[in-house]
Amino acid sequence: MIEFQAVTKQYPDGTVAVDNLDLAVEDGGITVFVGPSGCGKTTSLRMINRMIDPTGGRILLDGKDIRESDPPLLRRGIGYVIQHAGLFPHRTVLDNVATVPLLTGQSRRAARSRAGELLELVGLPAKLAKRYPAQLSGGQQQRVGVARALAADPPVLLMDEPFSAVDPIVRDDLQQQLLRLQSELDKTIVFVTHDIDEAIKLGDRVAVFRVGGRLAQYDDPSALLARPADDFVSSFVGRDRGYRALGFLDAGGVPVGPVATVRAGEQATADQLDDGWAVAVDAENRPLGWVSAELLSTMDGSVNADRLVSGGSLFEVDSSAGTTAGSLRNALDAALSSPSAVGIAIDGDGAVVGGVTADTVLAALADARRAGEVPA
Ligand SMILES: Nc1ncnc2c1ncn2[C@@H]1O[C@H](COP(=O)(O)OP(=O)(O)OP(=O)(O)O)[C@@H](O)[C@H]1O
Repeated sequence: MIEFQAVTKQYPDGTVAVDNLDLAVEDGGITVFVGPSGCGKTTSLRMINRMIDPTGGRILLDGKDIRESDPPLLRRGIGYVIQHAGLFPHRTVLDNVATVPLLTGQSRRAARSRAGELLELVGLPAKLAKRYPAQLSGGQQQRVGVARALAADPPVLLMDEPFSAVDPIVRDDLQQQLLRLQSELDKTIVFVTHDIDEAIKLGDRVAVFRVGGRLAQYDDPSALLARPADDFVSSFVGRDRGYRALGFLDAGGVPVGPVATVRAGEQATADQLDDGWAVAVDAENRPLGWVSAELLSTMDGSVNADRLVSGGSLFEVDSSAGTTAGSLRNALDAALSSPSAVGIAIDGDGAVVGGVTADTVLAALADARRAGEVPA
């Protein structure tokens, strides 16, 4: 556990970057520091590995005041990832990652073999290991940065805006990968971002800072959306928070009803449609798009896979367990984005298992509220 106890940092020019911060970072989760520019997130993060020392209060790591630890030794147990990956430009990708195991006394061979494993772990193709950082994309460089930070197998990982410099699609990929890595490695991760959506997606706990280095709220993401502590947090959390909060509610209570399906390439008639619509599926029952009565009438009786109306988002249910894997937000979005107003539910193999309407999702939400499952 990392504990900030009344921690203050005043820079020599008088700027108070962090003001009397009390906060406990639990082991084995992702804790996100989020807030507007200049609110003291980076200063708070860097005080954990003593790149910056507080001017007041203390920080305990597993109960021990970090001022009693020698900074280089302390940092061996604390990985650090920054925005532009901070790689050594004149060393290959493999040698960048092997640096830390070498420093800790491993042989070159062992260090390189460990580096190879780590590159695989972060999803970097082996053929890139011999390249130099400048020969990689921004997203690939960030993966190397994560691999290097993990090289000494530190229990704690500090990440300062690691994904801010890459485009949204790559960022989404890196975020998913971090969640996957964390579920395998169970590190204690402190992650700094100014992006509230990133904070909500990644954080087990989210600390919202306000300018002046004060903590505005420290909560789990669903509580932050449902119960912002004040107007500042409410406006920082942003629009549509009621809808976004649905992302934290399990859609297990939503009844999945039948949906009409027709097979692509096969004959179909209007009476196979339900309310004028059917989902066209492939041989494995996976959805390809929608057929309307009007469209079918122009298709010579056979379902033409090239002429379907594209579908909306899909909503995954775990049919083996009989429960849903998605959230109420996934279910509602599937219904709202569907051309037929029926959201398609699929199983883990991507096969159609049924449909939901917005009304059934909202009725399930009302039931969950009555049952006290939704935070008031
Ligand atoms: N070395 C320094 N000397 C003086 N003031 C500093 C120094 N480093 C940071 N600051 C100031 O401390 C405050 C907090 O900075 P910090 O970098 O911790 O904020 P941040 O929330 O991480 O911001 P950003 O999201 O813009 O990176 C800011 O007002 C900043 O200008």
